[in-house]
Amino acid sequence: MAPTIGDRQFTDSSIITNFIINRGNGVKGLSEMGLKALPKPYIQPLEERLCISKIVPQQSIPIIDMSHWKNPQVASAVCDAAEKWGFFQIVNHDVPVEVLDNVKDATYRFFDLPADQKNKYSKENSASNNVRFGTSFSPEAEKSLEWKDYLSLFFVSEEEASMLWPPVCRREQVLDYIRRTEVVIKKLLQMLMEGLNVKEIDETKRSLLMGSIRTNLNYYPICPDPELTVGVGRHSDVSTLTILLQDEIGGLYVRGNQGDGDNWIHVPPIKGSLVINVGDALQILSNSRYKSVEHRVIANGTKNRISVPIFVNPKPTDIIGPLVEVLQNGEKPIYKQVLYSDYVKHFFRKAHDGKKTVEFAEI
Ligand SMILES: COc1cc(/C=C/C(=O)SCCNC(=O)CCNC(=O)[C@H](O)C(C)(C)COP(=O)(O)OP(=O)(O)OC[C@H]2O[C@@H](n3cnc4c(N)ncnc43)[C@H](O)[C@@H]2OP(=O)(O)O)ccc1O
Ligand SMILES: O=C(O)CCC(=O)C(=O)O
Ligand SMILES: [Fe+2]
Repeated sequence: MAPTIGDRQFTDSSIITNFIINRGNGVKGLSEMGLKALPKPYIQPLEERLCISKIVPQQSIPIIDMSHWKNPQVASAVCDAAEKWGFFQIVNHDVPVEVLDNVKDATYRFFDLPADQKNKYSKENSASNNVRFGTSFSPEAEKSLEWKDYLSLFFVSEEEASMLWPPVCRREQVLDYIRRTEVVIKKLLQMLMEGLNVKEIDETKRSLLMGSIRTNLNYYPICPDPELTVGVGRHSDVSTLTILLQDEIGGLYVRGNQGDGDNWIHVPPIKGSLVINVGDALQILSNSRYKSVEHRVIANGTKNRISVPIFVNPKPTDIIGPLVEVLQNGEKPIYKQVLYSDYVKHFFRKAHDGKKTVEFAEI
């Protein structure tokens, strides 16, 4: 029998929408009802589920030791990974484990709030567009929902964060994570720009590369039938770089670069590491030298999972296109000049659809 809320059965999607989206219970609220079956709106079409035969267990994305980051071999490993994989993990990056643990605690604290408290930050109720609690990715546009809740925090200033971000997620600890990570971001961007023959990151380039920061706190609750759904569907990020902190549960998969490319590689959790990936904005700026690669998250049947990506982006008002340094040897531009906020709006307006977003910027 289908699970119920009150005397209503959980079969019809308007009840789901009301309970999960409008009343702020999220998919966490659904999970905590102890459902025995996955509600229909979460059942993904077969082609969007991750079939075990497509997982390549013997492969791994590069793991780069940042302790001697000034060593040219580190820069070469970073540029190589950005070209070939679009994804890598870094260890010995100088962001203390306590800072990482604190932001994980802050994430749990927020998602442990009662629904009505979290719902104060929903799209309809939030005091600002810069703070948003939501579920799935783009529920209005999706045919099947994704098994994830999130809190999205667009960083404008420390003052605004102190005023608007939920106090319970310990603003100072989230801000500390951003501050400490920024140092690593700058090092990585410097290496990646040198690899493109960009000698100096001036103010214009700084804005294009790291003009805005968005942090998401992601919560993937226990799922009654993980094989039928997804935590996050196939997508590439629209950032320049994403820095992702994941917990010890696992479940993130990256599209591999072998054969026809229909193979997926698990990103194993490594205590203290950060996962780095190239986003669409850097793919566009580098005229496809660096690749934003599709990734997805599977749901888990026995454990709750959290992750905390920091999306490092151009400023919304920046125009992005291939950098002049990349084209100076006569290379043909693959992308036109686009307003970054138009690009992001295009991404959010539709369901996850793999690498299709970048077509918006293609010539
Ligand atoms: C949620 O699950 C996700 C998320 C992701 C994210 C991956 C990334 O790479 S995020 C990095 C995106 N870049 C930036 O945020 C920096 C630049 N920012 C901007 O350009 C603007 O701030 C803006 C994001 C375009 C919003 O501008 P604004 O003028 O406020 O526009 P709106 O009309 O309010 O919003 C447009 C459209 O987007 C939806 N939206 C806005 N913010 C979010 C958000 N944080 N999460 C989800 N959706 C958002 C908003 O609802 C509007 O849609 P409508 O349908 O209502 O028109 C990767 C994977 C995931 O699973
Ligand atoms: O949770 C994860 O491991 C990845 C999440 C993700 O891809 C995203 O938020 O863009
Ligand atoms: Fe992502």
